[in-house]
Amino acid sequence: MKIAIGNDHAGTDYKNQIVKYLENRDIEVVNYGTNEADSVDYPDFVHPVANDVEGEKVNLGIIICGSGNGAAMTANKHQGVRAALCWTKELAQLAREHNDANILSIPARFTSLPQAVEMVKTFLDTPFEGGRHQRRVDKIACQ
Ligand SMILES: O=C(CO)[C@H](O)[C@H](O)[C@H](O)COP(=O)(O)O
Repeated sequence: MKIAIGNDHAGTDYKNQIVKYLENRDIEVVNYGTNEADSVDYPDFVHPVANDVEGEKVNLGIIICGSGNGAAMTANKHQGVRAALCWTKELAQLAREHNDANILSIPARFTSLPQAVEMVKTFLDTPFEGGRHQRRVDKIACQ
């Protein structure tokens, strides 16, 4: 499995811990995020993640900013990207089961680090249910 990850300054600490978690699971990580605490603009670090997901260069993406909103909005501009803003494990589970989300957007300033890692674990380990949800996911694209 290969995961692309991107973050702004609000997400650097969480990113570092999440990368450790992924590497402990022998998952290959492409780190597009800033590694610093200096203020940056989240789209610059999110578009590369969404490009990789869109181009199927990675299996899934993880993006982290302060609220998770700006990152999710940026990623969802890309064709075929379904980025889900999640702040609980249950939301991460539903994002995979019902929405076949391919990017997890984490609001670093509004969820704890253990909860963020738990969401990543859930996101990676939960399959899409298909069935009625496939029909709905197919209808997300603009007609
Ligand atoms: O939450 C965000 C936008 O949706 C971004 O994550 C930024 O982290 C946030 O806007 C940064 O705010 P700051 O006051 O410049 O640190």
